[in-house]
Amino acid sequence: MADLVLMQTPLAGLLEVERLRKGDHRGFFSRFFDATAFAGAGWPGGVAQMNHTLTQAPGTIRGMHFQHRPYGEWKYVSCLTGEVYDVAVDLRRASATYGQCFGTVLSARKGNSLLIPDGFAHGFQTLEPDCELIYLHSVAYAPDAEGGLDALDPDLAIDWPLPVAARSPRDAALPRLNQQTGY
Ligand SMILES: Cc1cn([C@H]2C[C@H](O)[C@@H](COP(=O)(O)OP(=O)(O)O[C@H]3O[C@@H](C)C(=O)[C@@H](O)[C@H]3O)O2)c(=O)[nH]c1=O
Repeated sequence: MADLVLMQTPLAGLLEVERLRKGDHRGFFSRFFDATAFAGAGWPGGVAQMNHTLTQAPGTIRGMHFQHRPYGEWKYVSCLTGEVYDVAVDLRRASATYGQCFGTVLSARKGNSLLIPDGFAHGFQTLEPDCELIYLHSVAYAPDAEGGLDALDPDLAIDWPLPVAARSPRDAALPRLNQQTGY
């Protein structure tokens, strides 16, 4: 039986991953990252950084974030405590799905993740208090290459499940899709 099930989303290259659990009376075992399987899906090289966030209030939005080339990165995003609505936006101008979004609920209970290629912006909204996310990144954080999109851009029309409870000042000032350069 496979340990990880990679499922194609409507956006080419963007995958939802189900982390299968082998349970017994103690709890469960599950594989979290598989270099061979992910390389087959396009993940370049190893894991440069692994980051952990806590977001306290339900309705909080973080994102939409990406890194400009040549620091473009793949991300593997998982929610290990709580539940979030996780969204990726296709920024690849040559893509048939440029400007389109895909969103799914990531949760500790579902044991799923989003595998996000270079060329996508990423963000999420917390659906419960005290959500903890783990990110694996293919490229190290490059502050000068930080890019972002307004998560409330009407052109994106992301269907956030809850009223917006909080955003960072930086996120609230991010440009709209039609103001982006690159990709
Ligand atoms: C992303 C990042 C931030 N920081 C610093 C910058 C700042 O002082 C503090 C908080 O940063 P931010 O507000 O950007 O954190 P946050 O909004 O949680 O950023 C994250 O958002 C989600 C949606 C993603 O997709 C992630 O890749 C990442 O960009 O941490 C690092 O030191 N290393 C990092 O890799």
